[in-house]
Amino acid sequence: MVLVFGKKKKLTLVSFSYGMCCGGDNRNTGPEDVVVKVLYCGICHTDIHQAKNHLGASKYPMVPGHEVVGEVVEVGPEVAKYGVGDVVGVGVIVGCCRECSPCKANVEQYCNKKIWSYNDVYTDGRPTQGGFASTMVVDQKFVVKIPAGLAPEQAAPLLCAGVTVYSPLKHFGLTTPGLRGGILGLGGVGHMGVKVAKAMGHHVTVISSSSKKRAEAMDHLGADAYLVSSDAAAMAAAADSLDYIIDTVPVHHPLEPYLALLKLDGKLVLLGVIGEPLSFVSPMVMLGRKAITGSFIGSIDETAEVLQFCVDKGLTSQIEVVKMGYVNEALERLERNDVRYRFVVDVAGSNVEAEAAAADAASN
Ligand SMILES: NC(=O)C1=CN([C@@H]2O[C@H](COP(=O)(O)OP(=O)(O)OC[C@H]3O[C@@H](n4cnc5c(N)ncnc54)[C@H](OP(=O)(O)O)[C@@H]3O)[C@@H](O)[C@H]2O)C=CC1
Ligand SMILES: O=C/C=C/c1ccc(O)c(O)c1
Ligand SMILES: [Zn+2]
Ligand SMILES: [Zn+2]
Repeated sequence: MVLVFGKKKKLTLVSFSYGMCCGGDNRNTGPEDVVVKVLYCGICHTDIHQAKNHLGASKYPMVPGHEVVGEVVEVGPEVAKYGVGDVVGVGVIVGCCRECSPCKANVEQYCNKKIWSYNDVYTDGRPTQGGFASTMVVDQKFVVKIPAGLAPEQAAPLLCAGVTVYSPLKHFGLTTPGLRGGILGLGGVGHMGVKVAKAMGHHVTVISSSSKKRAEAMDHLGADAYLVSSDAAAMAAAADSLDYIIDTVPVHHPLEPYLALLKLDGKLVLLGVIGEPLSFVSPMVMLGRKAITGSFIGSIDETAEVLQFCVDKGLTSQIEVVKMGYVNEALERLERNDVRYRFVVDVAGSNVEAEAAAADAASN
């Protein structure tokens, strides 16, 4: 059973028998492959970008989903790290060349030949399919073990959102306690940003488009300050105060109001996927030796690290667990900024046949 985006840009439930799914729809299990029965899959804003072809490269039909937690049901003969019954995670990348300099440096997410977990083509020429499906077949290199102490639905958002904030904080040397950080855009990635930065001992300011999330950001997520980006007086009062800003906004936005918040040598880390040029005037960066940079998910090693970091620090994601039949509504709610803070689909716990019929009836 898989969920596909068709031409209508709505998810349609497509039924396959289990055998078809493993033997026909998925590739046959190779020597280094792990067959994963999907338990949970988070919904990332990238799934909207991909489903709606915001970047102009979407191919349909598409099976989205890249925050996948599942149970190993079969392994190829050369798989030593995983065994049947293990709970594992799969994220955004399922292949890389293993030879280039990023691959050799274990930052395979920056490999130019990386293979995305969906909307891509695998080495066998078949389309890759993500986690909105009953099973996935994944090379063991791109599988991580979910550590004890982490519930599988809780782990799902860490496989993209969690590692996406953890990786740049580590890479840019932003792990020192006492740093002052800004999280711009309090969604799936942003709320993990608040939690991870707080756990590193930072003073965290949420910068949001409205005051709607103020109370929960301060009281539940543990943010230290909250700025509404349209409040010019509050933004001016916060000028030159932040060491970094993690920018998760998924749409075009001006950079200058946020560059102004950075201290000397402050860093603006762009994470949002925006297919239009962003602009700023050069003195905004020159006069404070500020840096505008970007970061893409994290490596497999960092994914394992952030999972353990969350266990060690007692961090959880804030999620709304939904069934498969709710997935179109969940995508619509995510797009209109109406989720606190990540939807996670209970794939294995969904009565997909019945929910497919109900979803079809509702959309007709
Ligand atoms: N670089 C990478 O490796 C990764 C990039 N991404 C990208 O990061 C971006 C954020 O992803 P994710 O956190 O899942 O998205 P969410 O939709 O969960 O969060 C985005 C947040 O941005 C703010 N926002 C401001 N304007 C808008 C708008 N017009 N529509 C929606 N949100 C708006 C909202 O916060 P508020 O209410 O506080 O203003 C919202 O909660 C996406 O572009 C995604 O593709 C995701 C994962 C990895
Ligand atoms: O959600 C994870 C993927 C992020 C992403 C980053 C950059 C890009 O061009 C994408 O298509 C996706
Ligand atoms: Zn994602
Ligand atoms: Zn490579």
